[in-house]
Amino acid sequence: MNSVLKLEKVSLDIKKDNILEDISVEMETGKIYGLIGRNGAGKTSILSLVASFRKPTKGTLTIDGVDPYENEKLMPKVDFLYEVDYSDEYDTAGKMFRMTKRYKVDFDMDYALELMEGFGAPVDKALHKMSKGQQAAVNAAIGLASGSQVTIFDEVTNGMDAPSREYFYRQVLAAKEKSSRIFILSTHIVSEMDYLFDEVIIVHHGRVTLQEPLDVLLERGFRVSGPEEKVAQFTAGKELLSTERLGPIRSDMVLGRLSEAELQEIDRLYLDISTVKLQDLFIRLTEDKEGVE
Ligand SMILES: Nc1ncnc2c1ncn2[C@@H]1O[C@H](COP(=O)(O)OP(=O)(O)OP(=O)(O)O)[C@@H](O)[C@H]1O
Repeated sequence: MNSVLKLEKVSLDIKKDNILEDISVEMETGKIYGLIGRNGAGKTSILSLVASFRKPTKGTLTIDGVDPYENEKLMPKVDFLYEVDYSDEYDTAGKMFRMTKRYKVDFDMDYALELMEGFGAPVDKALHKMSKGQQAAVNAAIGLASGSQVTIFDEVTNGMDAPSREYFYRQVLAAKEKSSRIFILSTHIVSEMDYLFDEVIIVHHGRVTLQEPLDVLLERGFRVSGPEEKVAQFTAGKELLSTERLGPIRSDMVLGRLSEAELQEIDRLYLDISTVKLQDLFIRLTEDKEGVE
């Protein structure tokens, strides 16, 4: 089933603090959304609204036009997975999966067990005895196997080693292909996950400053490389994000879109052109100085 998750002019106050202001985003089935922002930007606060842990102070949040808050039918269709303190959890992963299956009919037990095997994490060990990475694998497996309409992973790979993270990313992509779901991945470490995102949502100081398809966002900048003098000549007067040098070769990262005339100049100067990385743009777009919108 196709779904649309909409936040319209949403604000959140906690006591006297204004945590989120005027958030409007739209997400749809079949896509992975990267929710990125610096520490304290408001990512988890937005996600806690989507998961109905909190209610917006102002504005509306709907899934297919219906407010999920305290809605018994809709709430089980949203999963919010985050790093949990399992130090007092004596149940095993297997037992947690069985409990999850009871209130989530779509939970795929075989897939959950396959995932645990893929992560190399035990299903018959009490959670408090598991390592951080193994506990993270349990959360990841619950989210992936839930089959929920909206699945949120908030820094869920914390504690996982590199092969487990890589395995998780592949499974998220496979799950997206297999079924109609909305995945939201929240992180401030974007360098590893960027290729997963269909769309990127940047949160900065409690506001959503950008929602764009990844390919469109990456066109906001470019990297130009070649002999020092020629690169310097080409980028003079342009907004530079960074400059790197390797021997006689200089590589400048530039903010802005290339015009036809600039492309011709690049050809004429025999310079190399390539795309920028999301991580680099993210750093620039969340700097606290006069910047791009
Ligand atoms: N219960 C609360 N009471 C008061 N302020 C809060 C509460 N929870 C969060 N905040 C504040 O709201 C802001 C956003 O926090 P949030 O946890 O949403 O950020 P985040 O983007 O998820 O950060 P991080 O990447 O560090 O996890 C922060 O300034 C935080 O201090």
